[in-house]
Amino acid sequence: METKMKKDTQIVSTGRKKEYTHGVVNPVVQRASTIVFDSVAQMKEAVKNRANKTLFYGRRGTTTHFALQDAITELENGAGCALYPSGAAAISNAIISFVKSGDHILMVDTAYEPTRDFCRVILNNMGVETTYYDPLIGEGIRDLIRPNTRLLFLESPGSISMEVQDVPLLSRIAHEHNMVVMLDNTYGNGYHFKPLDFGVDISIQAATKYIVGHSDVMMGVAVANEEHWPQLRENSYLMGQCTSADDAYLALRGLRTLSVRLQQHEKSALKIANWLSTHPLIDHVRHPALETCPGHEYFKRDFSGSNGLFSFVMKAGNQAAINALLDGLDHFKMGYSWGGFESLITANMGLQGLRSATGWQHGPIIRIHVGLEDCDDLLADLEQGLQQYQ
Ligand SMILES: Cc1ncc(COP(=O)(O)O)c(CNNC(=O)CNC(=O)c2ccccc2[N+](=O)[O-])c1O
Repeated sequence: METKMKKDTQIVSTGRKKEYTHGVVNPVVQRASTIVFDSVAQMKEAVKNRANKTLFYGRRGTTTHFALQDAITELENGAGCALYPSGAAAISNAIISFVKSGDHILMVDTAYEPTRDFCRVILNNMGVETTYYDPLIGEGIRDLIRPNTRLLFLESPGSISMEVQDVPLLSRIAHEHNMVVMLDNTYGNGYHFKPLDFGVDISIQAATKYIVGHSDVMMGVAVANEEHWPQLRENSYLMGQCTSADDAYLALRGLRTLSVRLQQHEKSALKIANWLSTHPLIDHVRHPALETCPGHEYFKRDFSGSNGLFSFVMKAGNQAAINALLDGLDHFKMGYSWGGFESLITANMGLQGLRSATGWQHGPIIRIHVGLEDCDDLLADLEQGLQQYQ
């Protein structure tokens, strides 16, 4: 009897059915719009099974996509995985797959900024109302639920300010009110956090980040449980969502080294986070594994590890000081992303403009992604950069 394999064996073994690999290690890159059939009977069979990993038409995917879908579904312990051209597309299409005009949704206040923009513009124009909630609201979420509240959206840890949420509690309360629960799991990436194991119905990731791991593919994934998979799959298909076979291949290739990359990211980030915690210019560090991060207790309870992303809050400072810090760094580059092999840094004078339910009572916040460079080089880079922070 086959014993349940451990996570590292799973990410090496998953998505490698012979029908995908044709006898080699990796799946073939099967690029297609048109699939051709030898008989009417064969075409009818394909139509019947078009939603079940059968070659039918490019938009439904090819064996390269099927291999990635199998892998991410297994990684997230779900029933099925939908693929999208970006993380933002995964978020927007997952939400649109489950709401209609007149509905109300609850969105975590620490959501990724373009998620907030999607709610403000697209959902609002569709007649779907959004209420933002404190990521650490707990039982208080009950007070925000209305008869037409259809969906609860979480992002844990939250973008930039890194609050970790009590996912099982919020999911349980949402299900008491027949709501769909979705979570942006780009940080937990299915390896260190499996939202469906904690009551979430749909786990969404910007595969652009850690799954791909090399800053060279844009992709989103959404994994649903049995109950919600058919609706997510069919509505995302109706929205025309698909990705290239080449990108699917690169994402699956990235997945194979996810564990070893995460180990290096985590080790260096923890060393740097602990060093920053003692720096005289810094008020506190928001690394989920540190007690100074809001929701740290939920990280300890629910996550199996951390990665290279965290933030730290300065005691004081202005834009000139931030510019001097960021412009003076050699290894931490400025860029809108994270999860690749490179170190990155972004800064916000404050988060007032990005928070409507919680505000921001601190000074400037710096978010870094600690890459795979030598940690001593990264520490030295930050030390000399912080010396410019006047
Ligand atoms: C948690 C989370 N969830 C979804 C996405 C979107 O993924 P995508 O980039 O593949 O669409 C992301 C993308 N991450 N990007 C960043 O963190 C840096 N960029 C931004 O924060 C940002 C802010 C304002 C406007 C635009 C951007 N941007 O990413 O382009 C994410 O962090």
